[in-house]
Amino acid sequence: MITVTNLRKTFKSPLVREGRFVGLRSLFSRAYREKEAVRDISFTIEKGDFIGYIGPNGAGKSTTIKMLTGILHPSSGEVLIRGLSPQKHRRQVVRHLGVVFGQRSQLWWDLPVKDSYDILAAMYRIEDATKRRRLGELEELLGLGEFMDTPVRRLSLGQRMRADLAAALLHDPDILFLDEPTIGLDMDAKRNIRGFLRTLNRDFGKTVLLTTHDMDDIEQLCKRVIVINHGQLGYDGTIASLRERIGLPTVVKITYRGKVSVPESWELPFQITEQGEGVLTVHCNRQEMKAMDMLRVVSGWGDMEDVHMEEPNFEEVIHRIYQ
Ligand SMILES: Nc1ncnc2c1ncn2[C@@H]1O[C@H](COP(=O)(O)OP(=O)(O)OP(=O)(O)O)[C@@H](O)[C@H]1O
Repeated sequence: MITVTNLRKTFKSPLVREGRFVGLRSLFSRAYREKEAVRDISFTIEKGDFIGYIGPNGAGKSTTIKMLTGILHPSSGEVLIRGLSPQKHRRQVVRHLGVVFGQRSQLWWDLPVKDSYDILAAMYRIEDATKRRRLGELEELLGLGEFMDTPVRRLSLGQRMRADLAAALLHDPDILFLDEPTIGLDMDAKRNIRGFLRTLNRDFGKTVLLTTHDMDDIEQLCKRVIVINHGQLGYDGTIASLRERIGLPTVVKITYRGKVSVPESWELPFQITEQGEGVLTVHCNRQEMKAMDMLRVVSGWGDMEDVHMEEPNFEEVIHRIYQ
Protein backbone atom coordinates (compact mmCIF):
# COMPACT_ATOMS: atom_id res chain seq x y z
CA MET A 1 0.00 0.00 0.00
CA ILE A 2 2.90 2.35 0.82
CA THR A 3 6.38 1.85 -0.58
CA VAL A 4 9.30 4.00 0.43
CA THR A 5 12.48 3.41 -1.56
CA ASN A 6 15.90 4.90 -0.78
CA LEU A 7 14.31 8.09 0.48
CA ARG A 8 16.60 11.02 1.20
CA LYS A 9 16.09 14.61 2.24
CA THR A 10 18.89 17.11 2.56
CA PHE A 11 18.05 20.62 3.76
CA LYS A 12 20.24 23.44 2.59
CA SER A 13 20.23 26.56 4.67
CA PRO A 14 22.41 29.65 4.07
CA LEU A 15 25.33 29.99 6.46
CA VAL A 16 25.21 33.15 8.50
CA ARG A 17 28.61 34.80 8.20
CA GLU A 18 30.03 37.41 10.48
CA GLY A 19 32.39 40.29 9.84
CA ARG A 20 32.67 43.29 7.54
CA PHE A 21 31.34 43.38 4.01
CA VAL A 22 29.22 40.28 4.72
CA GLY A 23 26.34 41.54 2.61
CA LEU A 24 28.64 42.32 -0.28
CA ARG A 25 30.49 39.01 -0.11
CA SER A 26 27.33 36.96 0.07
CA LEU A 27 26.17 38.63 -3.12
CA PHE A 28 28.94 36.84 -5.00
CA SER A 29 29.29 33.58 -3.12
CA ARG A 30 26.69 31.96 -0.94
CA ALA A 31 27.79 29.32 1.54
CA TYR A 32 25.29 26.73 2.67
CA ARG A 33 25.03 24.33 5.53
CA GLU A 34 23.63 20.93 4.57
CA LYS A 35 21.59 18.80 6.87
CA GLU A 36 20.83 15.22 5.86
CA ALA A 37 17.54 14.83 7.69
CA VAL A 38 16.58 11.52 6.05
CA ARG A 39 19.27 9.23 4.64
CA ASP A 40 18.38 6.35 2.43
CA ILE A 41 15.28 4.97 4.10
CA SER A 42 13.26 2.11 2.64
CA PHE A 43 10.22 0.30 4.02
CA THR A 44 6.80 -0.94 2.97
CA ILE A 45 3.49 -0.70 4.76
CA GLU A 46 0.63 -3.11 4.09
CA LYS A 47 -3.08 -2.43 4.35
CA GLY A 48 -4.25 -2.63 7.96
CA ASP A 49 -0.79 -2.19 9.50
CA PHE A 50 -0.45 -0.11 12.66
CA ILE A 51 3.10 1.15 12.71
CA GLY A 52 5.01 3.17 15.26
CA TYR A 53 7.53 5.43 13.59
CA ILE A 54 9.86 6.40 16.38
CA GLY A 55 13.21 8.01 17.03
CA PRO A 56 14.84 10.65 19.22
CA ASN A 57 14.38 14.40 18.67
CA GLY A 58 15.63 15.51 15.29
CA ALA A 59 15.85 11.93 13.95
CA GLY A 60 13.91 12.76 10.78
CA LYS A 61 10.41 11.51 11.60
CA SER A 62 8.45 14.63 10.69
CA THR A 63 10.53 15.10 7.56
CA THR A 64 9.61 11.55 6.48
CA ILE A 65 5.92 12.15 7.16
CA LYS A 66 6.03 15.38 5.20
CA MET A 67 7.48 13.48 2.24
CA LEU A 68 4.88 10.73 2.63
CA THR A 69 2.10 13.28 2.50
CA GLY A 70 3.61 15.21 -0.42
CA ILE A 71 4.28 18.41 1.55
CA LEU A 72 8.05 18.03 0.99
CA HIS A 73 9.88 16.78 -2.08
CA PRO A 74 12.54 14.12 -1.51
CA SER A 75 16.12 15.00 -2.51
CA SER A 76 16.22 11.51 -4.00
CA GLY A 77 14.36 8.22 -3.68
CA GLU A 78 10.67 7.67 -3.98
CA VAL A 79 7.41 7.36 -2.10
CA LEU A 80 4.48 5.50 -3.62
CA ILE A 81 1.06 5.43 -2.03
CA ARG A 82 -1.32 3.01 -3.71
CA GLY A 83 1.14 3.09 -6.61
CA LEU A 84 1.09 6.89 -6.94
CA SER A 85 3.62 9.53 -5.95
CA PRO A 86 2.20 12.00 -3.41
CA GLN A 87 4.37 14.69 -5.04
CA LYS A 88 3.31 14.06 -8.66
CA HIS A 89 -0.29 12.99 -8.03
CA ARG A 90 -1.05 15.05 -4.97
CA ARG A 91 -4.79 15.43 -5.58
CA GLN A 92 -5.42 11.72 -6.12
CA VAL A 93 -3.23 10.68 -3.20
CA VAL A 94 -4.53 13.10 -0.56
CA ARG A 95 -8.03 11.68 -0.97
CA HIS A 96 -6.70 8.52 0.67
CA LEU A 97 -4.72 10.27 3.41
CA GLY A 98 -5.73 11.65 6.76
CA VAL A 99 -3.04 13.63 8.55
CA VAL A 100 -2.82 14.93 12.10
CA PHE A 101 0.10 17.00 13.35
CA GLY A 102 -0.36 17.07 17.11
CA GLN A 103 1.55 20.33 17.44
CA ARG A 104 -0.49 22.15 14.82
CA SER A 105 -4.22 22.21 14.17
CA GLN A 106 -5.75 22.12 10.73
CA LEU A 107 -8.92 23.70 12.08
CA TRP A 108 -9.85 27.36 11.76
CA TRP A 109 -8.87 28.93 15.05
CA ASP A 110 -11.64 31.51 15.44
CA LEU A 111 -14.52 29.51 13.99
CA PRO A 112 -16.80 27.07 15.79
CA VAL A 113 -15.60 23.49 15.30
CA LYS A 114 -18.53 22.58 13.06
CA ASP A 115 -17.70 25.41 10.62
CA SER A 116 -14.26 23.89 10.02
CA TYR A 117 -15.96 20.63 9.08
CA ASP A 118 -18.19 22.50 6.64
CA ILE A 119 -15.17 24.09 4.98
CA LEU A 120 -13.29 20.78 4.81
CA ALA A 121 -16.35 19.01 3.42
CA ALA A 122 -16.57 21.64 0.68
CA MET A 123 -12.86 21.29 -0.08
CA TYR A 124 -13.14 17.52 -0.42
CA ARG A 125 -16.45 17.86 -2.26
CA ILE A 126 -18.27 15.66 0.24
CA GLU A 127 -22.02 15.60 -0.29
CA ASP A 128 -24.17 17.02 2.47
CA ALA A 129 -25.85 13.74 3.41
CA THR A 130 -22.50 11.91 3.49
CA LYS A 131 -20.97 14.67 5.61
CA ARG A 132 -23.83 14.49 8.10
CA ARG A 133 -23.61 10.70 8.33
CA ARG A 134 -19.80 10.71 8.82
CA LEU A 135 -19.92 13.52 11.34
CA GLY A 136 -22.63 11.63 13.22
CA GLU A 137 -20.38 8.55 13.42
CA LEU A 138 -17.32 10.56 14.40
CA GLU A 139 -19.30 12.56 16.94
CA GLU A 140 -20.32 9.35 18.61
CA LEU A 141 -16.86 7.77 18.57
CA LEU A 142 -15.01 10.90 19.66
CA GLY A 143 -17.64 12.65 21.79
CA LEU A 144 -17.57 15.84 19.75
CA GLY A 145 -21.09 16.93 20.64
CA GLU A 146 -20.14 18.92 23.72
CA PHE A 147 -17.97 21.38 21.77
CA MET A 148 -19.26 21.48 18.18
CA ASP A 149 -20.33 25.12 18.59
CA THR A 150 -17.22 26.24 20.46
CA PRO A 151 -14.49 28.21 18.64
CA VAL A 152 -11.39 26.09 18.22
CA ARG A 153 -9.22 28.48 20.23
CA ARG A 154 -11.37 27.82 23.31
CA LEU A 155 -11.02 24.02 23.21
CA SER A 156 -8.89 22.12 25.69
CA LEU A 157 -5.94 20.29 24.19
CA GLY A 158 -7.73 16.93 24.45
CA GLN A 159 -10.86 18.32 22.78
CA ARG A 160 -8.78 19.94 20.05
CA MET A 161 -7.02 16.68 19.32
CA ARG A 162 -10.37 14.87 19.01
CA ALA A 163 -11.66 17.63 16.77
CA ASP A 164 -8.52 17.38 14.62
CA LEU A 165 -8.84 13.61 14.32
CA ALA A 166 -12.41 14.01 13.11
CA ALA A 167 -11.24 16.61 10.59
CA ALA A 168 -8.60 14.21 9.28
CA LEU A 169 -11.23 11.47 8.89
CA LEU A 170 -14.07 13.43 7.39
CA HIS A 171 -13.23 12.43 3.83
CA ASP A 172 -12.94 8.78 4.97
CA PRO A 173 -9.28 8.16 4.08
CA ASP A 174 -7.90 4.65 4.43
CA ILE A 175 -4.42 5.76 5.54
CA LEU A 176 -3.67 7.89 8.58
CA PHE A 177 -0.42 9.67 9.36
CA LEU A 178 -0.38 10.84 12.93
CA ASP A 179 2.49 12.97 14.20
CA GLU A 180 2.39 13.04 18.01
CA PRO A 181 -1.39 12.86 18.46
CA THR A 182 -1.15 12.39 22.24
CA ILE A 183 1.43 15.08 22.97
CA GLY A 184 0.67 17.05 26.12
CA LEU A 185 -2.52 15.13 26.93
CA ASP A 186 -3.41 13.87 30.40
CA MET A 187 -3.78 10.14 31.07
CA ASP A 188 -7.55 10.09 30.50
CA ALA A 189 -7.36 11.96 27.22
CA LYS A 190 -4.52 9.71 26.05
CA ARG A 191 -6.58 6.65 26.88
CA ASN A 192 -9.52 8.02 24.87
CA ILE A 193 -7.39 8.77 21.83
CA ARG A 194 -5.68 5.38 21.99
CA GLY A 195 -9.03 3.60 22.24
CA PHE A 196 -10.26 5.52 19.22
CA LEU A 197 -7.14 4.75 17.17
CA ARG A 198 -7.39 1.07 18.07
CA THR A 199 -11.02 1.02 16.88
CA LEU A 200 -10.08 2.75 13.63
CA ASN A 201 -7.46 0.16 12.87
CA ARG A 202 -9.18 -2.99 14.15
CA ASP A 203 -12.80 -2.35 13.24
CA PHE A 204 -12.49 0.02 10.29
CA GLY A 205 -9.31 -1.43 8.76
CA LYS A 206 -7.48 1.90 8.60
CA THR A 207 -3.75 1.77 8.03
CA VAL A 208 -1.94 3.90 10.61
CA LEU A 209 1.56 5.33 10.84
CA LEU A 210 2.06 6.89 14.24
CA THR A 211 4.90 9.08 15.42
CA THR A 212 5.19 9.51 19.15
CA HIS A 213 7.62 9.87 22.02
CA ASP A 214 5.15 8.09 24.28
CA MET A 215 6.25 4.49 24.60
CA ASP A 216 2.88 3.49 26.08
CA ASP A 217 1.27 4.58 22.79
CA ILE A 218 3.65 2.28 20.95
CA GLU A 219 3.30 -0.69 23.27
CA GLN A 220 -0.46 -0.49 23.41
CA LEU A 221 -1.15 0.20 19.75
CA CYS A 222 1.56 -0.82 17.33
CA LYS A 223 2.10 -4.21 15.84
CA ARG A 224 5.32 -3.08 14.28
CA VAL A 225 7.85 -0.35 14.95
CA ILE A 226 10.22 1.40 12.61
CA VAL A 227 13.05 3.15 14.41
CA ILE A 228 14.88 6.02 12.78
CA ASN A 229 18.01 7.61 14.22
CA HIS A 230 20.15 10.36 12.65
CA GLY A 231 18.02 10.01 9.54
CA GLN A 232 18.76 6.30 9.13
CA LEU A 233 16.64 3.26 9.67
CA GLY A 234 17.70 1.51 12.86
CA TYR A 235 15.08 -1.20 13.21
CA ASP A 236 11.97 -2.45 11.46
CA GLY A 237 10.00 -5.28 13.05
CA THR A 238 7.73 -6.35 15.89
CA ILE A 239 8.01 -5.07 19.44
CA ALA A 240 8.60 -8.62 20.65
CA SER A 241 11.61 -9.17 18.42
CA LEU A 242 12.94 -5.71 19.25
CA ARG A 243 12.87 -6.72 22.90
CA GLU A 244 14.64 -9.95 22.08
CA ARG A 245 17.24 -8.21 19.94
CA ILE A 246 18.12 -5.75 22.68
CA GLY A 247 18.31 -8.68 25.08
CA LEU A 248 17.45 -6.98 28.36
CA PRO A 249 16.60 -9.55 31.02
CA THR A 250 13.11 -10.48 32.08
CA VAL A 251 12.80 -10.13 35.85
CA VAL A 252 11.11 -13.11 37.50
CA LYS A 253 10.06 -13.10 41.13
CA ILE A 254 9.42 -16.58 42.56
CA THR A 255 7.73 -17.17 45.89
CA TYR A 256 8.07 -20.48 47.75
CA ARG A 257 6.11 -22.03 50.57
CA GLY A 258 8.76 -22.50 53.23
CA LYS A 259 12.47 -22.95 52.61
CA VAL A 260 14.37 -22.56 49.35
CA SER A 261 17.57 -24.52 48.84
CA VAL A 262 19.66 -22.86 46.14
CA PRO A 263 22.44 -25.14 44.92
CA GLU A 264 26.01 -23.90 44.30
CA SER A 265 25.52 -23.98 40.54
CA TRP A 266 22.91 -24.84 37.92
CA GLU A 267 23.04 -25.65 34.24
CA LEU A 268 21.21 -22.59 32.76
CA PRO A 269 22.63 -19.05 32.38
CA PHE A 270 20.20 -17.14 34.63
CA GLN A 271 21.25 -15.05 37.62
CA ILE A 272 19.76 -14.74 41.07
CA THR A 273 19.80 -11.05 41.91
CA GLU A 274 18.00 -11.22 45.24
CA GLN A 275 17.32 -13.96 47.74
CA GLY A 276 15.04 -13.50 50.74
CA GLU A 277 12.89 -15.59 53.05
CA GLY A 278 11.07 -17.88 50.58
CA VAL A 279 11.59 -15.42 47.69
CA LEU A 280 13.99 -15.39 44.75
CA THR A 281 14.44 -12.68 42.13
CA VAL A 282 15.92 -14.01 38.93
CA HIS A 283 17.19 -12.22 35.80
CA CYS A 284 16.61 -14.38 32.78
CA ASN A 285 17.61 -13.44 29.26
CA ARG A 286 14.99 -14.71 26.83
CA GLN A 287 17.55 -14.72 24.03
CA GLU A 288 19.44 -17.41 25.87
CA MET A 289 16.67 -19.56 27.30
CA LYS A 290 12.93 -20.02 27.63
CA ALA A 291 11.42 -18.80 30.89
CA MET A 292 9.74 -22.22 31.23
CA ASP A 293 13.14 -23.95 31.26
CA MET A 294 14.34 -21.61 33.98
CA LEU A 295 11.17 -22.28 35.99
CA ARG A 296 11.68 -26.02 35.65
CA VAL A 297 15.08 -25.63 37.30
CA VAL A 298 13.99 -23.35 40.15
CA SER A 299 10.89 -25.42 40.91
CA GLY A 300 13.23 -28.14 42.12
CA TRP A 301 14.63 -25.84 44.83
CA GLY A 302 11.53 -25.69 46.98
CA ASP A 303 7.74 -25.77 47.07
CA MET A 304 6.96 -23.09 44.47
CA GLU A 305 3.87 -20.98 45.28
CA ASP A 306 3.78 -18.06 42.84
CA VAL A 307 5.63 -16.59 39.87
CA HIS A 308 5.62 -12.94 38.83
CA MET A 309 7.26 -11.90 35.55
CA GLU A 310 8.22 -8.41 34.47
CA GLU A 311 9.19 -7.86 30.86
CA PRO A 312 12.04 -5.43 30.26
CA ASN A 313 10.89 -1.85 30.47
CA PHE A 314 10.08 -0.71 26.93
CA GLU A 315 11.49 2.79 27.51
CA GLU A 316 14.78 1.15 28.41
CA VAL A 317 14.66 -1.05 25.30
CA ILE A 318 14.11 1.99 23.10
CA HIS A 319 16.77 3.98 24.91
CA ARG A 320 19.29 1.25 24.02
CA ILE A 321 18.39 1.33 20.35
CA TYR A 322 18.63 5.14 20.19
CA GLN A 323 22.22 5.07 21.46
N1 LIG B 1 13.05 23.10 6.88
C1 LIG B 1 14.19 22.68 7.43
N2 LIG B 1 15.37 23.29 7.14
C2 LIG B 1 16.54 22.88 7.67
N3 LIG B 1 16.64 21.83 8.53
C3 LIG B 1 15.51 21.18 8.86
C4 LIG B 1 14.23 21.57 8.34
N4 LIG B 1 13.27 20.72 8.85
C5 LIG B 1 13.93 19.87 9.64
N5 LIG B 1 15.26 20.12 9.66
C6 LIG B 1 16.30 19.38 10.40
O1 LIG B 1 16.24 18.03 10.00
C7 LIG B 1 16.43 17.16 11.12
C8 LIG B 1 15.23 16.22 11.26
O2 LIG B 1 14.11 16.98 11.69
P1 LIG B 1 12.66 16.34 11.95
O3 LIG B 1 11.75 17.46 12.31
O4 LIG B 1 12.29 15.49 10.80
O5 LIG B 1 12.96 15.43 13.22
P2 LIG B 1 11.92 14.63 14.14
O6 LIG B 1 12.43 13.22 14.21
O7 LIG B 1 10.54 14.82 13.68
O8 LIG B 1 12.19 15.34 15.54
P3 LIG B 1 11.19 15.63 16.81
O9 LIG B 1 10.98 14.34 17.50
O10 LIG B 1 12.02 16.59 17.62
O11 LIG B 1 9.94 16.25 16.24
C9 LIG B 1 16.66 18.06 12.32
O12 LIG B 1 18.06 18.21 12.51
C10 LIG B 1 16.04 19.39 11.90
O13 LIG B 1 16.69 20.46 12.52
